[in-house]
Amino acid sequence: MEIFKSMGEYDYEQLVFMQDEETGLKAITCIHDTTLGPSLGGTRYWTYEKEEDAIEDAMRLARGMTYKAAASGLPLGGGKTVIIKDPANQVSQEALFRAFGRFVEGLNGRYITAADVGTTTVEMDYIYQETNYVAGTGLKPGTSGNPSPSTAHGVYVGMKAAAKKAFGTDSLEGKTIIIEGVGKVGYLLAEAALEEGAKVCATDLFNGPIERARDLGCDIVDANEMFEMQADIYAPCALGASINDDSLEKIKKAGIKVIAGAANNQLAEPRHGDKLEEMGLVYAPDYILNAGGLIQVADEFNGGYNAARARMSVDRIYDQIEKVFKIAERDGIPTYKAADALAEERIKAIRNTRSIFTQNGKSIINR
Ligand SMILES: NC(=O)C1=CN([C@@H]2O[C@H](COP(=O)(O)OP(=O)(O)OC[C@H]3O[C@@H](n4cnc5c(N)ncnc54)[C@H](O)[C@@H]3O)[C@@H](O)[C@H]2O)C=CC1
Ligand SMILES: O=C(O)CCC(=O)C(=O)O
Repeated sequence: MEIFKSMGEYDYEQLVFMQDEETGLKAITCIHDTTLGPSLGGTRYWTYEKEEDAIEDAMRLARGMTYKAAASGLPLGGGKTVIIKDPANQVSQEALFRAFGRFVEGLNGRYITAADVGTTTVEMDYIYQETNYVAGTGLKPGTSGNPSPSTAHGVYVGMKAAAKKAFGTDSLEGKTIIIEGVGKVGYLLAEAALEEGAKVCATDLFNGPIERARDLGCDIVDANEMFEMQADIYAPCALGASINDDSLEKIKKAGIKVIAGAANNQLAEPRHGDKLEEMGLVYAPDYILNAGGLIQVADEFNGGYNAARARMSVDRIYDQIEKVFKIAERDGIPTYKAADALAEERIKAIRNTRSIFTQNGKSIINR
């Protein structure tokens, strides 16, 4: 991998490698763009086949966070961390995540961390022992706690907006929804959809989440067979790149009309977004739809978390999705490009104001 070439491709600011022999920590923080404010993005704790895969994941996720914060109107830039999980490492989670917290502190506010796949408020509390640059903890004064309920709620309301475009009504009643990944977000999304009278078919790699989903009332499907049934909506809520050359054909055969899920970076490559448009599917762009958690944790920096205020912002994801659809229609472009245009326009406007000198700049972290 040619690191600087990769960073240059989408103008990444900083890639930080952190290693600690004692705890076995191997972490990569990527800061994509801080035009709008300090970068914020969760920490993913996951196993990777190759180090390059982890670097690529951190970079793709960080760029997604820039666009998510920008399109959501937040004063934040985009960053993300990947901690490479070694199942053989016997060190305590506390030691591992506190070691990481010390590195986050060393970034001095250029990056604020939060939870992602494989991390929860428990790990955020370990990190909080070493740095204040963490959100969505259990302990920090003014914290908002677990962001997943806000993420799931945002995905749910955005899915309804997408359903309205595809089916003429935003009701999910009677619709069949495939939820891929019933972890922290997918489970809560399933709960909301079931409550509205949808039929939910859930899939996951692990027994624990599968059993919880079954108890909730979901039908369970094998991950390899999920597109062998007929369904109306596909909600990717696991890892990224699930919309790819292989899955597109199957999605078509399954009769799916709407794709609306929580996973970051759902499109394996941008051309898959073009293909969805050609196929006539309604695609709710991932980072517009799954911004609820970010909106929640960002609210902590407004003098402490206010749940009602945050919920009002998360509810606006319905309108945001409709806005993206309108831009796409107006400009004759796929929805993923319309979302990008929304985000890029704001970054460009604010980047211009950054040429004005101030001695000690103000930001969300020193309000
Ligand atoms: N938790 C949050 O607030 C936010 C999460 N996201 C994104 O949403 C997605 C889900 O996040 P969480 O629910 O927090 O993670 P999680 O780790 O709690 O759940 C993910 C679930 O997906 C399953 N999974 C992984 N690969 C799979 C596959 N190939 N097929 C089926 N299941 C698979 C895992 O076993 C796990 O149960 C991730 O892409 C994450 O980056 C995005 C915004 C915020
Ligand atoms: O929801 C979170 O934990 C923070 C934001 C984030 O990392 C994400 O939206 O992917």
